[in-house]
Amino acid sequence: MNNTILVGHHDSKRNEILSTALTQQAHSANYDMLTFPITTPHFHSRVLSILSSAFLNDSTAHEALHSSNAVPVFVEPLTPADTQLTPDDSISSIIGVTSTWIDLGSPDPIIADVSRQVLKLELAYAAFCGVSYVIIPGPRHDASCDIAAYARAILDGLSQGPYMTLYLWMQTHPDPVLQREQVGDLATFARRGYVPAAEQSETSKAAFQTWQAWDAIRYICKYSTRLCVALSIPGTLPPPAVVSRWYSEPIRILTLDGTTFAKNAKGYPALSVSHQDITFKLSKLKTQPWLIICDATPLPATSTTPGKATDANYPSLKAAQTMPVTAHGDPHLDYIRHLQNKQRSLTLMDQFGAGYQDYLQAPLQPLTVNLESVTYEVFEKDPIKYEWYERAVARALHDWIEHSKPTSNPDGRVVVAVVGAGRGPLVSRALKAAEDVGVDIDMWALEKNPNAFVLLQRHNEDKWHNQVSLVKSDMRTWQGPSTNKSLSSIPKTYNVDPDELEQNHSDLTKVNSQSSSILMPQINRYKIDILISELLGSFADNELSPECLDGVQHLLNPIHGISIPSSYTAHFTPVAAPKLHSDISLSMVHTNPYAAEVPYVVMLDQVDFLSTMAPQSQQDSTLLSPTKAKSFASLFSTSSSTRKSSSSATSNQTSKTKSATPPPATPVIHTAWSFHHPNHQIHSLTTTQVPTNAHNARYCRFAFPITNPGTCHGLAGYFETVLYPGVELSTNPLTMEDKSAGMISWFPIYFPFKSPVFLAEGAVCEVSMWRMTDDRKVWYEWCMDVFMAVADMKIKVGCTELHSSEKEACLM
Ligand SMILES: C[S@@+](CC[C@H](N)C(=O)[O-])C[C@H]1O[C@@H](n2cnc3c(N)ncnc32)[C@H](O)[C@@H]1O
Repeated sequence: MNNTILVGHHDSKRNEILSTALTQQAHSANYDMLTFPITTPHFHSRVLSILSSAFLNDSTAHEALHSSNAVPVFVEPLTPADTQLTPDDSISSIIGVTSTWIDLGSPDPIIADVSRQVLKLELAYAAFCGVSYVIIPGPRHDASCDIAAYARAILDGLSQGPYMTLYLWMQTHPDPVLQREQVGDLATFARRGYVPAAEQSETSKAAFQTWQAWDAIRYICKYSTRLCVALSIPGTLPPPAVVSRWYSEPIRILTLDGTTFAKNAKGYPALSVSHQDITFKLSKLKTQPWLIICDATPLPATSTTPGKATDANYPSLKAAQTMPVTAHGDPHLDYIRHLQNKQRSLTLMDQFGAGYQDYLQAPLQPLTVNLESVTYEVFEKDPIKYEWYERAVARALHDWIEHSKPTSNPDGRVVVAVVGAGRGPLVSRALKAAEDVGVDIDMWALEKNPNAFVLLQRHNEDKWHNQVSLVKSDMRTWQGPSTNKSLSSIPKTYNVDPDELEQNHSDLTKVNSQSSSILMPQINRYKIDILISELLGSFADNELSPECLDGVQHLLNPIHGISIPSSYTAHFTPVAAPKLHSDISLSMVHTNPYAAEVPYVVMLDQVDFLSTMAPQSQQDSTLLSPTKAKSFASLFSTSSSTRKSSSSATSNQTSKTKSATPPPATPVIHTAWSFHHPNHQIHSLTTTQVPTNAHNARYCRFAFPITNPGTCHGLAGYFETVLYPGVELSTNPLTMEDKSAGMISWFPIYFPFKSPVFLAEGAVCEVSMWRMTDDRKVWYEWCMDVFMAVADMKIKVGCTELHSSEKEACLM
């Protein structure tokens, strides 16, 4: 963890008076904050007596029974005896807690309405006092709970304090240990006529029950950024799929009940390895949640005399984050601090991506926009990409010799061109590969960015000993390498049988003369043997690599020419991404009306894969088994192979079994389409001769089985590329570890949905995706249909509209 984790103290029976002395007591005990009930037991008694007199009054009860709209019971505003809160210095160190005895989702309209009034009074008063953070107990976990009514009350609550953040206190899954009934719970007063018979819910549904409740509430609350989750980590952990789902949610507080701690050999409280893993995975989120220890150790009394509040003894929650931490003697707290110190250091990707998690960026358009030096500098930090390119060039040169291919330059050097050279890192790598393999190359570097071209010229003088022929041009209008020497000299070939030499030479002269015939008399043009480019975007072709390479392909030796990369593929899968959805729909659409219909480059962090195949070892009998999901998926005509690379997925799982937490399920990620270079469908044509770009349009439709309920906010996209056979790069989670572990150059791409789509357990969603072009520009379109199998019939149960990024298309 990068920052000191903020730890709070919660005592559900707290009955001290709220004062600066109490908050100082918490700080002296090394806590950063403490929770405090907004109202007192006096208020609870008052509400109970209002309620019982209402229930004793037959006519009121009768009226309520026959009209759910009635407001028969009125809770009078708070009195001084009803609350301890006062707007003083202690307020900035507390998190308010609303009454745990109310039942906002009660099936009994009187109980629900009284609860709603209680919540409203408490939030309004807390907001008045300046409380910034309030925890509200989540809905009850029984089938009778009216989630819509609960959510409506929370929506009302949000309007009580515009600067207040509300944390719904949710359990990861229904946990009987944590669902303790208290004396005076309003739920127990619900009249029998309103309470339906208890339903036995399937365990598979139960595992996601609390998440589904949260999902419904935040939907009604319109994904408000002031509505977050305080997640209670239970003693018995839920299945990994449930943990993974919660990870994608706005968890700002983690609560650990005293009962969740076990005792170690020396009798000190400790967490199981699985609990440690989950706690610290969650605490590595970009917005680090606070951790609250509940009902564990009482606050130790302090000898410090309360004095005037200063920044030092009453730091704000923000200031506390940067303050040094010292052990104090509260065993639970000391244990948490000890764990924190033990945390392993950040990976390179963690360091590189720090601050970028879930940050939506417009994809680069290097074809139409000239990149800044700092952008190239970021690319060049990649420890893998350039290494792999060097390897690919070395192998290509090696094979050139092995296969005795003639060189396009008559002086015998293999002609190598980097097109789109940027600041030149691939040029340096190509020169290095040639030196290592021992092959003479005729090195060309082309770049259309005039600013980057200045650096290329400088590097040529300083680093490359003027060995490189530089060209400032768009690759699509380049006429190719040239010399003012005659092309008739016999080219140098390696490993060649003298008998073949004659034939090779006549082939090459033919090839070169085709292009030289149209040129100025003194300039002789010749072909490129190895064409190197790096024009790939997060979805492979989204920075128009196919269009650019089509435009330069006519310069490639048509017989032996090699393109590095030789091919690339785009991949996608549906994801839950509530943060991205709220960022786009609540803020970005205000500055860009098309914001909900454009793809974004984003380091996906708080997202969850919705279509997964659970590894056999972790299959929970409570969840729909993959076999079942697969056989159901076979009902759908478009479903094809469910996974790109089973071998890599398996190796992924093996590497993770060492962890105490079971590995996450493997996502189903389909290959949308591919591009190959050189493209033999378009024969040696220059751009002006290519009549249309239609050959670069693509379409696909894939089925994704849904094993657990979820809400889909969009599609996550990745790419893979074969630079040269055996040398591959990948951002696809299924293959990246095997193909290019540690590569940091590309974040995934995200195709948003304007409106979230609920996917029921056992559904299959079919996604259609298009790469569109009108010969001037390229854009993407995407949509989703959701189906359920009912009596062996495929019934459509949901869909998205067709999304199109045409308005923000990439210009060719
Ligand atoms: C992603 S950058 C890669 C730069 C460099 N090769 C590297 O790997 O660090 C792509 C480069 O290609 C250049 N580029 C894109 N389209 C081009 C075109 N049609 N003609 C020439 N250069 C182009 C851009 O200006 C940019 O410098």
